[in-house]
Amino acid sequence: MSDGVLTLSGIEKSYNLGLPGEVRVLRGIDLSIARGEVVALVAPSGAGKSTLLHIAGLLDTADRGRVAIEGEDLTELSDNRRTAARRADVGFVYQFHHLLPEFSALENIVLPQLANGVSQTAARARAQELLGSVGIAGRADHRPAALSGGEQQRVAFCRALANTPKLLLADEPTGNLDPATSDQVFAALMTLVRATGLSALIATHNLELAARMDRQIRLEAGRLAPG
Ligand SMILES: Nc1ncnc2c1ncn2[C@@H]1O[C@H](COP(=O)(O)OP(=O)(O)OP(=O)(O)O)[C@@H](O)[C@H]1O
Repeated sequence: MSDGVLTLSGIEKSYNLGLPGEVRVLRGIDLSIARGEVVALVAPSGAGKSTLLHIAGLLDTADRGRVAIEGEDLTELSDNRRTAARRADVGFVYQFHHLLPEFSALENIVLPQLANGVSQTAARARAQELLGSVGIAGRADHRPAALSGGEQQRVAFCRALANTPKLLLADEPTGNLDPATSDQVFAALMTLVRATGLSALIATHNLELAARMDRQIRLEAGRLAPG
């Protein structure tokens, strides 16, 4: 395995494996993402990008192939150890924010840190700092319903980065926003990612956003090709 932050080798995944109607979604995926590299994953709908992100982020397992983060092979871990590795190493952002509605913006960023053993005081300080870095320090006490769509996604970015992951995985992180807001929110995400030196794999249909990342790859017919 190379020493990329994320290394996928020979990843294959089918649904209904061996049954009539088997869908071969991933047919041998090799990918290495270097430290600090931001990679755009461009794929037609249904091409398997969510499946790929879930396998890379240890939310799902491949039928074949290996997943390593910072050179550590995580393929054979037990479910408990995989969950622990995911919590420590990977931040996720989705198209919809998935913030907890009964908690404030700040609390949504504090909670994953408490689950990771961080003290309440340190977690609140980090959450406030993260909110400031995406330009919404003044929204800390608002619940998600009282935030705009763009603000909700900014909070979701902060939550994903709360536990200083090694890798950020994002599935259409601005896909739910109008073009102008999408542009601003993407810029906020890139500022945050660059400031932390994080590596990221970001799925998008938006070719303008893809062009602003370090490298583009296309997922087609279960295989990756340069963008
Ligand atoms: N649990 C499942 N069981 C059976 N088939 C599945 C399952 N999950 C996904 N699929 C199929 O695998 C293929 C890839 O799905 P996936 O969600 O990874 O695509 P995607 O590229 O993320 O699509 P979109 O951009 O529309 O979200 C699709 O044909 C889908 O129907």
